[in-house]
Amino acid sequence: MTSIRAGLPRYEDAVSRFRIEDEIARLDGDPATGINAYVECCGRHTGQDRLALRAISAGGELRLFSFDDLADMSGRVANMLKGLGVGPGDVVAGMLPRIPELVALILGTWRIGAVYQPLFTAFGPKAIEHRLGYSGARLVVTNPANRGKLDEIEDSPPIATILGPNDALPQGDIDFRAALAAASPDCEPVMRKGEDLFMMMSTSGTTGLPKGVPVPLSALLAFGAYMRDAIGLRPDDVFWNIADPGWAYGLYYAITGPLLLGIATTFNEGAFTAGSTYEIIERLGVTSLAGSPTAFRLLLAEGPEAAAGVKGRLRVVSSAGEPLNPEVIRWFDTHLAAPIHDHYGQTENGMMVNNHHGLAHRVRAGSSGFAMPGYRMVVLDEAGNELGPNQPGVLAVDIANSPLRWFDGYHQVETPAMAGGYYRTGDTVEYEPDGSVSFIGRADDVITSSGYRIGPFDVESALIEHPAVNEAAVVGVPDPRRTEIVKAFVILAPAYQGSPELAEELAQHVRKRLSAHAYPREIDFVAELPKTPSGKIQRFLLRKAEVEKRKL
Ligand SMILES: CC(=O)SCCNC(=O)CCNC(=O)[C@H](O)C(C)(C)COP(=O)(O)OP(=O)(O)OC[C@H]1O[C@@H](n2cnc3c(N)ncnc32)[C@H](O)[C@@H]1OP(=O)(O)O
Repeated sequence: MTSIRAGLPRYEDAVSRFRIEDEIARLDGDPATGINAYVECCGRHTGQDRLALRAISAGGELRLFSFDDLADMSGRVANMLKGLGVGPGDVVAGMLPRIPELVALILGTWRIGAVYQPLFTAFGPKAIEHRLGYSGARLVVTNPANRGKLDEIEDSPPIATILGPNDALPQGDIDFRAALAAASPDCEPVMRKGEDLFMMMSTSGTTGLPKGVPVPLSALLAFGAYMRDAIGLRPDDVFWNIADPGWAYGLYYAITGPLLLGIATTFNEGAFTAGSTYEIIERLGVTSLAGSPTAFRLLLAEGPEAAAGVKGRLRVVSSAGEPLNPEVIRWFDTHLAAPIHDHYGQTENGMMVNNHHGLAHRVRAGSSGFAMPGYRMVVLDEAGNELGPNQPGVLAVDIANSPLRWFDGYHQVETPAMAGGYYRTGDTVEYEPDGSVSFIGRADDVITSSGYRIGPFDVESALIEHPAVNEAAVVGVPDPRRTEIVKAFVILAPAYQGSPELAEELAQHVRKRLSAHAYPREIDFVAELPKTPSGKIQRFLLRKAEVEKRKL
């Protein structure tokens, strides 16, 4: 039967360049000669005067950091952590913007064999409390802009704060900069095994709160493969992935991936705007850009004149998080002279199906690409049978035949998606006879907005915390800019009347409590919600009605 890699070079040819089996043997070997993520992403690239990070501050100042600089900074972080009693396997959380200290924190955490947990800076106390709760983090590192949110959570771990020149140290906090200045830069890395964790991510589901996604060190192989084969990263590239490292695509492929290959990455601390993006591409001479379709649609919305200055500069552009519209592909070709390729992945397992820049194959508009070498991807029907071309079903990883697969189930939560020898992604696709995948949609109620994955249950629970809300149902509705936006249907408590002011108040409540990116941009006040006889809200009916309404 045709498989989802028919269009790629033979698996053996594609992977021989980095000898997967040898690498896996190394990762599973003796802990004494095992693996350390700091060594892979920094230690082995030192002493060569190699650039590791171009960091543009919120004020526009560019600072350059070599791998030696990061080795020094991360050694100090590692010694600070050791001094606090943090050891191998312990979790250290970071809630920081895109600043150099973030990379030092991550590398320093890995250096002592500890596990890094990202907390997106837009999160409110509810989202933070849940994540710190299940990870059992031993320390959280943050800055004054985010520090206040930690006062609103119960049982916060100790806090280290990175102070600006005019900031006072909150009582009880560790002064991060002072601690680093006092610490030694020398720290012997703690070697681990491939199965040991080095990141604790989180992902949103339909029915419950976000779940922890443990990431073992063996995932480094898959991250490296994505950078080489899909992004097609070359030593002469100037690489910029604009995704925030508070999420998987940013942490895996804006920090870990390029550094793993010994190639510099780029941080822009400032908020995303089309103007600043063009300015940075020109200023740094960016040749390889990665981001989400929402960001690319915002570039397009600025018009061709804004793009003219950087036309022909970008060698390759990589897109992830949402399906890429053919219109964006055509526009990038015409106005930026840049090939933009759609890549598909998840927090669980990272990127898996790509239109690879680094492997020669045909790219069909509207396709998510081919299975990455190291993965056998299949399409399953509801009974778990593998389907052939042009038959819609759930995209899944064939576990036994995917040596780069690393996701083994959620943290302390049952993982039905792993049953029967497959990991089911929850995304509905079909594949063409040439083996390329066409994305159809989510098989469940998870919302994809601006490349973020948002769990409806999470938003509903934040809404019902408000005294005006008796019941809430949350769905994703189509949106030309953000793919989907969050829409809430709310049954009010008897004493309340629906009004635009109340809708705004509820939106702001979710923004502040849960996250600035996950709030409902539309709210309808309703008298009842569609339910099954057992009382379960039928979100699909609400979504279907919204889709129909928007077609009119
Ligand atoms: C395997 C994978 O992981 S795949 C991909 C993972 N997903 C991603 O990487 C996400 C990609 N998306 C993005 O990077 C952004 O959405 C962009 C750059 C495309 C567009 O950014 P923006 O439109 O500026 O805002 P964004 O969508 O991030 O945020 C939504 C809201 O949250 C706010 N927000 C975002 N970050 C923060 C923050 N750190 N603090 C406070 N508010 C914030 C924004 O101001 C915005 O508010 P608004 O609705 O009033 O405008």
